[in-house]
Amino acid sequence: VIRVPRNLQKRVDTVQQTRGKNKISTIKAGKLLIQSRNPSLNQSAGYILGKFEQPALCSKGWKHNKSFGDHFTINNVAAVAPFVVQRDTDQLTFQQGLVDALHTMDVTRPTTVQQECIPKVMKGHNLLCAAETGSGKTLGYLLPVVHRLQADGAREVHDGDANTVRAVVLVPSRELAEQVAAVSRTLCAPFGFLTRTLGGGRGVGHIKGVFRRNQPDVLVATPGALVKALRRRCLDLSRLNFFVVDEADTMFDPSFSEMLEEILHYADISRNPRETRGLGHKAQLLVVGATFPGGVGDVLSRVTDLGSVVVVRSKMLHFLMPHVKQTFLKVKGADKILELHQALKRLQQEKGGGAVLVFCNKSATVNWLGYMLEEMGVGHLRLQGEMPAAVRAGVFRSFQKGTADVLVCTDIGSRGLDTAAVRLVVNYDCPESHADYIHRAGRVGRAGGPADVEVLSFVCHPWDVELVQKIETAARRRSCLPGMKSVISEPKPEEM
Ligand SMILES: Nc1ncnc2c1ncn2[C@@H]1O[C@H](COP(=O)(O)OP(=O)(O)OP(=O)(O)O)[C@@H](O)[C@H]1O
Repeated sequence: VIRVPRNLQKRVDTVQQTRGKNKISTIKAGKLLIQSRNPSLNQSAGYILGKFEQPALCSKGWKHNKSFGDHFTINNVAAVAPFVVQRDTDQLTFQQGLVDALHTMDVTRPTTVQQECIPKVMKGHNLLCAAETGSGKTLGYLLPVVHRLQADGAREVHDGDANTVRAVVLVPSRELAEQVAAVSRTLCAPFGFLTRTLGGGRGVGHIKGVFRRNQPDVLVATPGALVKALRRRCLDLSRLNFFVVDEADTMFDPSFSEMLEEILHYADISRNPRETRGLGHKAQLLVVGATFPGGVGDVLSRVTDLGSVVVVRSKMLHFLMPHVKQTFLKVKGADKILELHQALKRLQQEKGGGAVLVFCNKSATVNWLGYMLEEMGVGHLRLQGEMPAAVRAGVFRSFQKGTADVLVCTDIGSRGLDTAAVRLVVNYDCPESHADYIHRAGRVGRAGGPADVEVLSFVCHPWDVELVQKIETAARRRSCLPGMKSVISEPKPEEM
């Protein structure tokens, strides 16, 4: 018989009881991260899944027809966006003119992305910035660009050569070009620098007109139009200071990447910060995006030394936004229009209205849905890539000005457009990829935008379900969306 001393036995009992208690207390009651129609599938915001634990998914049976009507919500568990700086940290130093311009834009404190990027650009590094949607990347590159142009002296490059510009920002759409140019004009105004846009679809006469008189200091262009301008020798990039590629995932996509490479070969990209200063200087390359496809490194390695590219990657890149409520609804195709109407009504009743973006996968759906909304008496605007340039021009601007509360669009409206007033994003058609979901959802929850915003996605087809399951798994695991983890480190630009 082995006797256990009474004291030791007591300690063993106490430890067992305490361990048992600890185990139970890891599941905290309170706010729910996942709220399901079936309460047994709810997940508390305080519950952390074990590494090898398989989450039970609300969307598990959604390929089956019986699941129509089912729904679940990923709740907003953070009050503010991860890129908002809460404490007063070291302020960035700019010329007074820039500080005043920022005040007119209600910008008083940099976001985390701006804090990281701006000093690196000012030091002359080539930069690859990968940060979540709405985190203020545009100011992150425009501020140091204008600061440097000012420091180098007004219009110095135009003295001898009529065709040169000092900074080029390349963006995938005309709407985005107008938007970036508007920010650039605000920043450039105190120094008298000129910003112009160069967009496609308007013929050679328009392109020549952009460069006829008063060369711009900052040119915001779409790739097709810029290639035409370069081939016709309307402008010369040999004395460029900055070459910015915004919305990198679209620009490095195979549909654009050949054009991009051709354009980059017209510019002389620096291989180290020293080359960006003085006579015969080379251009600094800034590549910016919220999602990054593979192949970025391939193209970059052909125009610069990858080792010279500093990588800024935000912590929450490719994660679901913790401050935005995201609901998924399994619904029959024929019922989507009714659900949309309900959602618009709810927004009006519960929050007093607000701007809404409705995303469709095809231009034809945008047109059809537009007619249906018209029949229902819902005022709206439409934006899709197959519209004639003249009809498309200004649609997004008038939505931003508040001409109509609802904009029905294709993914053309999902990349980069600043929709600060939008309170609800509806994925009328489920997006085709993770990247599309991130960009569409990223139209809400932006820096300086309203809190209490929402994304509503209609899930209709069996092939939509896989994407939803991956999004739900990522939310439950609090991990980034699968398949997007390593894309910006392949092949590796080294951090400096
Ligand atoms: N420091 C700041 N403080 C407050 N608001 C800011 C700040 N920086 C930018 N903003 C505002 O945040 C909004 C989003 O900025 P921006 O469009 O640059 O985001 P982004 O990171 O480029 O997003 P996307 O990936 O969708 O293109 C804009 O309305 C901008 O004016």
